Amino acid sequence: MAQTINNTLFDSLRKLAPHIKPVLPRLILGLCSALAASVVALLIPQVYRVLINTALHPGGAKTGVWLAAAVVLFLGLLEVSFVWLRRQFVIVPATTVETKMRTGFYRHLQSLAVEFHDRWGSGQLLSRAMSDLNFMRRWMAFGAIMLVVTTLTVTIGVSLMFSMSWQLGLIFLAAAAPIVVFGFKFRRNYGRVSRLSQDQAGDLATTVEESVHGIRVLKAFGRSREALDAFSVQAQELQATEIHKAKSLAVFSLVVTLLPELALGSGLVVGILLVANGQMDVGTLVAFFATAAVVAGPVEAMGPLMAMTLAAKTAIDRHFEVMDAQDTIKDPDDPKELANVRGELVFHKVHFRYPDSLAGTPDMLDGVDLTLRAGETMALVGVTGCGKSTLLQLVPRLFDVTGGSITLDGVDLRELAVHDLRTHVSVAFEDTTLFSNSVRENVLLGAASHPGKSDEEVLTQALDVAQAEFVYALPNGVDTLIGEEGLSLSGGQRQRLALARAIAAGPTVLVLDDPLSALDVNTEERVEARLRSVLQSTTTLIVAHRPSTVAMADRVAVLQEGRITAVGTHTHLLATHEHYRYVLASLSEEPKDLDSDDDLDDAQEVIA
Ligand SMILES: Nc1ncnc2c1ncn2[C@@H]1O[C@H](COP(=O)(O)OP(=O)(O)OP(=O)(O)O)[C@@H](O)[C@H]1O
Repeated sequence: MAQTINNTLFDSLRKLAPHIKPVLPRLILGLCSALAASVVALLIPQVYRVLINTALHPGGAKTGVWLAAAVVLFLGLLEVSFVWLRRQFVIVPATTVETKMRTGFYRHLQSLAVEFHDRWGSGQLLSRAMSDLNFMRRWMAFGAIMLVVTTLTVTIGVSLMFSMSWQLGLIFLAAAAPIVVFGFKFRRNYGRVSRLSQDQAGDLATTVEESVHGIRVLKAFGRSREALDAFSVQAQELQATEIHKAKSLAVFSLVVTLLPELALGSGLVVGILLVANGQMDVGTLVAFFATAAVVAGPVEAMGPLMAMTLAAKTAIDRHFEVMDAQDTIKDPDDPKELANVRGELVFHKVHFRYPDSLAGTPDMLDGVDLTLRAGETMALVGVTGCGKSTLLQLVPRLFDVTGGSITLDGVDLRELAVHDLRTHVSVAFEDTTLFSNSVRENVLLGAASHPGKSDEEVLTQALDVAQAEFVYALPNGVDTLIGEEGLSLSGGQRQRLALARAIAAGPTVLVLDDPLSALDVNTEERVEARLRSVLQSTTTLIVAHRPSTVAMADRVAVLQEGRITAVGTHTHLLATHEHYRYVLASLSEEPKDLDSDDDLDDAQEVIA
């Protein structure tokens, strides 16, 4: 998700300021320590000057030499102490800011709507959460402080050099003018390349993440070679950008190193002439060049420090691009509360279109009217791609309607606090996601406290309804680690755990997106039998791809071209609705023994 950022370094720092403010005193102490170390380093040449002009002069006192050595030793120790102090002052604040910003970033990601996550590559978010903030911390603890110290050291050093000899000082300063001009050019170019490289690194991370996630598909289709080729191209593009970046830094470093050296070379000639003409003493000449040597270090460090600052600016910009993204699913200013929620769910002329829908195309949902009575189980059927999952996602407000409204017990979903709504509504999707946690933690993920029931009872009941007793046979039972870093489960096992998770949440409204698609016929029947008892008190909207799922429902709604074109019992719709017959006949399931349910017998007839 490369973006062009035209703001200045100052704009970026202003955004960072509130995060730095609490730790500013310690950072300033760190800065003062670093500055003190530099000032001490600049004092050492002055000791040489005095030493050469007094003790080393013919007839000078020998004790002066020892005294000078002791002072130099003392100043050296002082410098080292200040460097150590700088580190002590900045380590904790810099890591504190990093941790707080990273936590804030994660919190913000959690709150952002699904629409945002649909648009952003996971690698881009990962690199912003990890490497960008890591880089920013290093810059804060070292780069920023050293840039200020370096600038001040050079300023103080050059002033001292001028005070010793304005002629030599001028020569040294003459070298600075091209550096400033070159520095501006470098800043523009390096800032752009640095942004490109950080974005490319994010894209590369997305590719790694996707191919690791989809490793089975790549292997099964024998596409590992192609995936590697595509990855290599991306990696080479990043390499080219990195080389470009390093070359431009190398040229800048060459200029900032070479020009002062040239100035010093010419200065030496002029200095010797000045001494020969008696316009300068030897001690001052030595002190001048010793000061120049101290100043040369910071001057040479300017290039890398500037590069680090520009890369940090990019990292800050990238961080705030995400942090500035507005959450489109918001709590109302004055949320309503549902005291005794019954679970009547009504869709009033609901319209919905995805943000990236092409202009001129009709809405995905084009005026859906549907009423689910409290405690009713409604199956939703329609041809593939007609928008069933889309409709379901509107209930827990993963997306908001773009027209019309959905009400729960007469209250618009947007008038409820999002958290409250999601405690009333629970979901299980066909594509199940389990986390790298124990079975217990996965199932109890959304479980609020159930009056009169312990977590253990809720867990046992949910696993029982979802027919997920297989977990008791896992190595550590319900405490077995599953998910990406744990035990691999079959598709059907994963679906049953996802279903158990939805049931354990004890919702008033249960939204199930074809939650049994991966189950074998016998298991599905058992799950359905248990579900029927649970669903009695829960309003359920269930996408059905199999006649047996339809059989669980009290009524069936047909979604056709963005609208609900019929609602009724399975038998009634079979008799009256041509599109329903067409959809049901195209459902994938083989007929099976559907117990004593008449509706299911009807379904069998249709399939047969
Ligand atoms: N996040 C999204 N952004 C943009 N378009 C989407 C998004 N999700 C789904 N769509 C599009 O919306 C349409 C309806 O998708 P949806 O998943 O709701 O259909 P469905 O009826 O549930 O299909 P199926 O029965 O195959 O599961 C599809 O054309 C799909 O490409």
